[in-house]
Amino acid sequence: MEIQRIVLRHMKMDLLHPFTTAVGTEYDKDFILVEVKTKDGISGWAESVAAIDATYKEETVKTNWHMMEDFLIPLLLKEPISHPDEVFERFHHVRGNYMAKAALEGAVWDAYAKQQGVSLAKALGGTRDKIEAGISVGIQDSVDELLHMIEGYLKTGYKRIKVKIQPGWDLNILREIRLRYPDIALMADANTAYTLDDIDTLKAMDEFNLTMIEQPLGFDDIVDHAQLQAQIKTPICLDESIHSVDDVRKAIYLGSCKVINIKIGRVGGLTESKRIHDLCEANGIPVWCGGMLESGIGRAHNIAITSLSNFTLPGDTAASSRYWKEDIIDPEVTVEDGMITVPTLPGIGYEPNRERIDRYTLYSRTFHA
Ligand SMILES: O=C(O)CCC(=O)c1ccccc1C(=O)O
Ligand SMILES: [Mg+2]
Repeated sequence: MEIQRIVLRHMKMDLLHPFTTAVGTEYDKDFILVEVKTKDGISGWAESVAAIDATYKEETVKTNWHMMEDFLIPLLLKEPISHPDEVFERFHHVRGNYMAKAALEGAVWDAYAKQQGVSLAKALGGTRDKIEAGISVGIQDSVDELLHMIEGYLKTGYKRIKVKIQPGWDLNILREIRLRYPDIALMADANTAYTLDDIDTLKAMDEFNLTMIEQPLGFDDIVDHAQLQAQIKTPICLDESIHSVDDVRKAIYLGSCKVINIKIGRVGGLTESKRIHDLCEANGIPVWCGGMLESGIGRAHNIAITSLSNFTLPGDTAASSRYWKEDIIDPEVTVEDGMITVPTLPGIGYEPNRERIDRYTLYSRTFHA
């Protein structure tokens, strides 16, 4: 594949509802949209999950733009690519910056799948034609509001409910949810809000039969998590502290978790996501696909990777309408009976809507080979 040009767009879209976690509230979404144009006229698309600030991980929209512009795009444009797996290797000497790398690599994967005439899911080795949709519910002003939202999402058919927790918004809400819904698949995401000093609270969560607790401890920790996992029954799922297949190998060795959340952006792309998926499968560790409030383009990538066999737990991939008044793809992502149909058209399988993309673009820059 010969890349002729790469277009970066700094996008800004309003979220329908504010989203609050242990680290802050998001009202709108700034992100970088990547379009890779090949010599034979194909456009491959992806988005970076780096946010405007560094509250989730250290990468931001601006650091991504800098890394893409000054280092990653020149590497990508240097010589042709025969398979998207090569992109990870080509970026290898640039340390970290996984989200920036993943966005460029993802656009190459989409272009490659389109060139081959197959869906991205198929190009990745996916086997499912439908995936289970789960939903991540932010911290609310009151327990009543939270219960009301959960009721709505269950009516829509979502297969599992994830609630954001933090000290003071944890045992109380989990108890209320379980009183009302004793049997639903329920999990909690702490986004690093606890330490081992909170062991009593974390142990107390065992009574709620959660499918897992996500990232209770430090964003870069796998050692304390191993200590915690040895003392609680609830399976720990790692999100923030996993960036590579090597991180997963070490976490399995230490016993830091029983489940892995794969976010394509956090681990440097689809190729590394597949490697993590395979290692987890070989070790009996189920995986699921995390979300970063993506537009339809990132969402399409999440749907494609979730079609792989070891994505056995519902992820955070929800319908477009849960986030946006209008999405930037046609058709938008919909959930029916709690399921999302994996597209079979070539590439990501949804058509980017250029009119809407232009409307949400703050600025753009084109890089020529
Ligand atoms: O609906 C989604 O996209 C998932 C939302 C979510 O939980 C999340 C959103 C932004 C940053 C981190 C996380 C997380 O999984 O920790
Ligand atoms: Mg998380």
